[in-house]
Amino acid sequence: MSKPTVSRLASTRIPTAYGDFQLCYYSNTLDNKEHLAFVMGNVTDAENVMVRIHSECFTGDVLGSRRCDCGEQLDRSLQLIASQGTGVLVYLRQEGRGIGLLQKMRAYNLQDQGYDTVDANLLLGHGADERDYSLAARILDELGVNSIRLMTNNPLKIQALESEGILVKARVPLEASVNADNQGYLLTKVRRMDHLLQVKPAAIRVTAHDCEPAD
Ligand SMILES: Nc1nc2c(ncn2[C@@H]2O[C@H](COP(=O)(O)OP(=O)(O)OP(=O)(O)O)[C@@H](O)[C@H]2O)c(=O)[nH]1
Ligand SMILES: [Zn+2]
Repeated sequence: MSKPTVSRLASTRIPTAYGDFQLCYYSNTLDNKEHLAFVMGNVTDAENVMVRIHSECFTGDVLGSRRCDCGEQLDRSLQLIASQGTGVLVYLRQEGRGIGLLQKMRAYNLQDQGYDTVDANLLLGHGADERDYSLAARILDELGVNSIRLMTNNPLKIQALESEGILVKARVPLEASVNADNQGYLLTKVRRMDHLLQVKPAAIRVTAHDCEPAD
């Protein structure tokens, strides 16, 4: 099967609390979703670019749900990009780890009955994680990024990008604070999805440690 391709259809300046970004809108040959890149500074031909590959989470990103850490990670990654003066946040429309909002809401109801995030997905007939990172890789290629520092706790995301030809020079941990509503979700990420998180009950805060080698 041939590799999917992306085309940038528009980009526009978006001023934020962290400074000015360019929002780039892509069409692609894999699905009919609106994948986006939020870019600060000049990243063309740049090395070690700070990159966040963020999967859409309407409940966390927009509504501020405390069931997950997405909203905090989104905010923190923009802050970190701004602190470097350059960087990219790729916003992939893979809601609910690829199962969509409706199914994620059903999964939440199963979680309220005691199932964890993985088993809830499986009970609904889905894989534990149905995401694909090929479009993220093609977007980084289109932006001309040479190598990246990836803000993530998910080693599978690093592997997936590397298998798509992206040079991941370092991992920047992006740990969110733990609360009563997200503790089970975070523990499941550690126990069943190999995420590199230190989950211990703590006050509300997000920490980003120094860069670590990607492998
Ligand atoms: N199916 C399902 N998806 C969820 C659930 N909670 C959050 N998500 C989705 O999970 C995605 C974020 O993935 P995470 O596993 O939190 O983190 P990650 O992107 O793999 O790793 P990081 O780079 O460290 O953030 C978003 O698309 C969310 O909508 C859940 O309980 N069930
Ligand atoms: Zn979320």
